[in-house]
Amino acid sequence: MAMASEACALFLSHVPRNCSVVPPIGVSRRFVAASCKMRNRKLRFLSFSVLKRRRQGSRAPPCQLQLRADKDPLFSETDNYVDDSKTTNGTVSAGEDEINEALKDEETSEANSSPLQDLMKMIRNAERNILLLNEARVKALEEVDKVLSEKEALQSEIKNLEAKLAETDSNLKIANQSKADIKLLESQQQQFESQISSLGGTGSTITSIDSSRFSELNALRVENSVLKLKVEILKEKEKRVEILEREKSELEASIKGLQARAEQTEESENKLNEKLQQKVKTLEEQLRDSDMEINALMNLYEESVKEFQTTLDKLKEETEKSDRDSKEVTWEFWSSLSLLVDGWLLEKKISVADAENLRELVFNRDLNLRDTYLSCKGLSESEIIARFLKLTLPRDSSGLHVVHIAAEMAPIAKVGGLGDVVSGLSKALQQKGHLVEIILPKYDCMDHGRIRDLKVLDETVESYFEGKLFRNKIWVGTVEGLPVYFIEPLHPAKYFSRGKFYGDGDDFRRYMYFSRAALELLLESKKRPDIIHCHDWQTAFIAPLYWDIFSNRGLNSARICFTCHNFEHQGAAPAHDLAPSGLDVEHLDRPDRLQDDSSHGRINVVKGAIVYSNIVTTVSPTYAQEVRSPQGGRGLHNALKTHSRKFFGVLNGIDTDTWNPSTDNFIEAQYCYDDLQGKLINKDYIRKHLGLSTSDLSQPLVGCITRLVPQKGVHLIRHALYKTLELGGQFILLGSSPVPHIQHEFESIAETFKSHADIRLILKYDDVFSHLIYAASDMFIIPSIFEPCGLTQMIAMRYGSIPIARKTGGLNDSVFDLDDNSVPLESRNGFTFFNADEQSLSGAIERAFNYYKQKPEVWQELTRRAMNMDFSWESSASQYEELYQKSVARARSFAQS
Ligand SMILES: Nc1ncnc2c1ncn2[C@@H]1O[C@H](COP(=O)(O)OP(=O)(O)O)[C@@H](O)[C@H]1O
Repeated sequence: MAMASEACALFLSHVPRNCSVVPPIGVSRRFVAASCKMRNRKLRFLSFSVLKRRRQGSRAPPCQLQLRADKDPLFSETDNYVDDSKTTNGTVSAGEDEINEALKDEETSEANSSPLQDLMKMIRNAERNILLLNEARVKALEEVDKVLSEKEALQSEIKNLEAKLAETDSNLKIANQSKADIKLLESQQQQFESQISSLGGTGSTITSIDSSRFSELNALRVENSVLKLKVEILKEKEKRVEILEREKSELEASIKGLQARAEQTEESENKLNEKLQQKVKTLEEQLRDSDMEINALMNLYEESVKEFQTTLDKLKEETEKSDRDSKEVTWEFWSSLSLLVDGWLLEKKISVADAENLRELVFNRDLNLRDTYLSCKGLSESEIIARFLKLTLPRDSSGLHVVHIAAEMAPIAKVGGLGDVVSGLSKALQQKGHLVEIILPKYDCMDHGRIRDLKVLDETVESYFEGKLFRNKIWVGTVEGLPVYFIEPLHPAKYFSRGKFYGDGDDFRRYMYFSRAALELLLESKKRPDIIHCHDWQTAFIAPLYWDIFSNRGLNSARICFTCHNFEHQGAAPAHDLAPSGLDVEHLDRPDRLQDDSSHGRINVVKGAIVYSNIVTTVSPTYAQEVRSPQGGRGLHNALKTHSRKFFGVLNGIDTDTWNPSTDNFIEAQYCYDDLQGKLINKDYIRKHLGLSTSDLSQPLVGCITRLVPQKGVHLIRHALYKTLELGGQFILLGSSPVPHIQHEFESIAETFKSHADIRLILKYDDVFSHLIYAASDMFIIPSIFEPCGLTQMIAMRYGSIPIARKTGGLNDSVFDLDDNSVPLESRNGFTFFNADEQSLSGAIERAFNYYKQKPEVWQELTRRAMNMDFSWESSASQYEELYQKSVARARSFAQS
């Protein structure tokens, strides 16, 4: 209990007033709240719901202190508040009661949180040690200061004395000189005196001394008295010399004493210094030790924080997954039931009528059916069927039954945008309440790991080809919650077991076979779809096959929708190549049917789909206009003009679940438009990962992900690479080419730059890596010569990578230039250029670089705007829904009349 209280005090001492907090690990919110009251502190807790909401957009560890400004609107909305108005009048004992109550909670949780409390205790001890060590260090330094100032005083005293000594020495010298003078004068005096006395001894004859001798004598006397005076003075001086000598010896003695003292002081100072150094050393060692201890503790703490974070992340992920699963389970569940019913029918375990009734229940997601199924656990198949059949009642449904027949589906069999569209549109339609199914070839090279509950049905389905019947294995499974049928032809050519999706010389035959087998499956399983939606030339055979053969055999409930994703590929072949499908070549090889408009004697299956379908779409409004010209339509412009009333351009969307930077598990750090920190982490990560220079995080990174085919403007892509280098940016290309000379050209560029600090070319298809490039790049190059829709610009924008795109096709419908004043500002999301030449591309790249480098705030705004653009399937799926419904309604009213 005491430990928790200390931990809380320590925690509170670190938290500024008026801040919002998450309590430290092992300390309950209630306890912190009570402690706040005790300390008259005003604290706010960051509620877990808010924490969770914030965590969705950031990677800040939720167990660290979360300090937020009070003005944060999220706080006022949901946070718990410790109201200090209640505590100001409250007594301490009232606060203690609350603490005791909180401590009871604490005690109960102590067993769970003791390692954390130990950790807190260890950190506290370490902090106390540091404090003590610092105090000792300060004291020691003060002592050293004192001794040093004493030493300075002594040294100045010694200096004074030495000056005095020098003065005395010079005085002594003068005195000694005076002494010598005295002695000389004394000897002169004696000399004079003896002269005088010798003169005085002859008195009787004095009178005889002439006046000149007297005056000489007088002069001598005067001189004598002067000398006496001088002697006196000198004697006086001698006395002074003696005094001085005494003084000198005294001074010398005191100097010696001082010197001895100084030596002593120096010695003791040295000793003290040594001691101090020793002490400092010990202190430093102790400090180092405690630093190490603290570091170890911090590491431990960080590790436990990380562990906690991981657990939390896992929990979050699991919660999200279970949320997703529960959503998916719904789809998964109904898809599985649908497959179960179809399996029973194909295995002839139920009648066609029963299958239709059951399908109706599945279609309407009948709760009775669900509950019956859930209660059937452990029952035999025949018992389950019996229970199901009890539920069969005819029902009405407003939803549509849509079957997509395609060559690709993301993520299991994707080569380009077609795969994305099939799954994205199907998911969106499913979510709108329609029954959506997909039929795909069973490729040996598809990503089987992403198919749930894949199983083969007991029965095979036969299909006609080249005058014979071939059996087909039918596999069923769910992909992203969608029911999918996979056709595996038991044909000796092993059509879909080639280790690749496309590129064998017999692609025309393979997909013709598949189109017919798909319709055989629908016929055999007695399905009655409202819409059969086929895509691109690979399944364009469906339209003539349906109306010329299958509608006469009973598969006649559907309207055919054909979407051309790219008019460059039209499935043109010599007319007789169509014969194996069972279609009447002669009947179809006519200008108003399948005959190719550019070369007679050849048929064109895309033209056939335009003629035979009820709805024809392409993937963007601009492309729908472009293909009405001879060049854009690659010779199909007339057919499109003839059938223009059923021809529409619907802009594709992207699967916003798959392409979502805030949930994407393939990227290094997740992020969202209002917190772009993660984007920088991804940038740094990819540069390290690819061995590019990481010295300047603000160096712009340009990405490009594409099939390297002429349509994509390969020469402009190459130019963009060199231009980026010239402008001081970095460039990453992910792409591969089915065209050998283009592949070779890019291989040699890749080789040239293989160790370059700013350029990297990855010449392969890599879905996972593509996510990282979208997330890491600042700009994205799409210089297509033509682009039916293009998905990469939409994905790039969703990840905050600004597109630099040529104004063509779908790019023209989705990228709007930042400098284009004719477009509302809120729609401007990139940089565009019109002419497909290097100069125009350079201009766009230069403008992008200028904004990036010189107007970072405009760039930030642009990034956020691009990330907020709605490229979801929602509106596109609604357009398809409307087209389907209108077509179905027309057919019904026609049938009734
Ligand atoms: N080398 C590659 N590795 C991974 N994904 C790629 C590669 N090349 C293209 N893609 C993906 O294929 C799709 C391309 O779609 P789109 O822009 O419509 O072009 P297209 O369908 O003409 O190839 C995008 O999802 C893009 O990320």
